[in-house]
Amino acid sequence: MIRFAVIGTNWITENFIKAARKVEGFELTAVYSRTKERGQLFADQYNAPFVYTSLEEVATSSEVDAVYIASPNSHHANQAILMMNNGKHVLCEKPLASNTAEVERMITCAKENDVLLMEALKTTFVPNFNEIKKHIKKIGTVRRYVSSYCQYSSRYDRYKAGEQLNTFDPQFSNGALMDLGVYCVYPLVALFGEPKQVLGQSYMLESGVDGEGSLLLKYDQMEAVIMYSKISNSYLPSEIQGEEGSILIDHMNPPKGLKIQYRNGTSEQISLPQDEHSMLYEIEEFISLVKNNEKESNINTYENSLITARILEEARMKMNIVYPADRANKD
Ligand SMILES: NC(=O)C1=CN([C@@H]2O[C@H](COP(=O)(O)OP(=O)(O)OC[C@H]3O[C@@H](n4cnc5c(N)ncnc54)[C@H](OP(=O)(O)O)[C@@H]3O)[C@@H](O)[C@H]2O)C=CC1
Ligand SMILES: O=C1CO[C@H](CO)[C@@H](O)[C@@H]1O
Repeated sequence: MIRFAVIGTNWITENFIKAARKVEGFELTAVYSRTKERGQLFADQYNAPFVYTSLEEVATSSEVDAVYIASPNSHHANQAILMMNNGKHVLCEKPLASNTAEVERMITCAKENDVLLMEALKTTFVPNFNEIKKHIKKIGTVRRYVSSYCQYSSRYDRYKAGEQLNTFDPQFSNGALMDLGVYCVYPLVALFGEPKQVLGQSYMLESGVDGEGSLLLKYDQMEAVIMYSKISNSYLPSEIQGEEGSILIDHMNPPKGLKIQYRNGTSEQISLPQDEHSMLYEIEEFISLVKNNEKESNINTYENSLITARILEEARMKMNIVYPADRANKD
């Protein structure tokens, strides 16, 4: 069994545990929370025997092999590095960190400590992403990747009513690009690698994060158009346009319905049924890597995480979205 601790007690950690319980080899042994009461409540709910309120305790615990990190983005790097320096494998939520320098430090740390580090960006692990890769040659030379993830945040009304919420706070390296745009960027990188140029613009909220934005990325023979928002919904599918046809993708998180629309007028459904607990696939990958003593995923590779971090950072710098974590790197 791989004995997990979880950091963060929000709904995404609950989803993680529900999905992980379907994966052979998963065991929840510890919950970390900043407060004992919250940690205990969470641990009781999910039958975790240990509750820690100190990160050092998690890192040095002999009861823990691996840590799932679902804390605010600005905490990912320091928490992951502390865990890895103490020999723990780390599955870390997206985006892997606040910026490229932090991602580089995390990768170096994983290599130095001979542990596994993997970004929990689930789109690239689900069966339907494999179907995209399998069928993409059918659409001929790809000319455009159009990807959209626009979802009116369940917390936006509270923000507008004056509440200070982590999800709209730059102190935590948050905002629409980091939160949702990354679901469009990472698959682009997994499919097409690093772009030659990144342009972007966004609408900034008063709190100092982007509420929505768009990126335009240039490749040698194609371009990518990416739209993301936490302040409006979009009902448009995403699409990969080729000279012979297009792959239509219903959602980026995760893709469920896929169709090829050919230029000659015919079409083909290519989607597969997927488990409703869509985090299951990334957890299967992580546990299988740990069991096989492998230190890097060949799906969410270090290179993919690094390129994604470079794109997010370059776009942010062009849009003047600067986090405290960026300034800290320059001190
Ligand atoms: N894969 C997916 O589908 C999703 C991924 N995410 C990712 O998960 C991560 C967490 O997101 P989200 O839950 O919205 O984040 P929150 O800001 O709600 O924080 C998550 C947890 O971190 C702890 N926390 C909250 N504030 C602080 C703070 N100031 N300092 C330290 N710890 C804090 C809390 O746990 P406690 O009080 O117990 O310490 C909380 O439950 C992000 O990286 C996000 O991108 C989020 C949603 C979905
Ligand atoms: O990763 C994510 C996907 O879904 C959430 C909302 O539904 C986001 O807020 C989150 O950060």
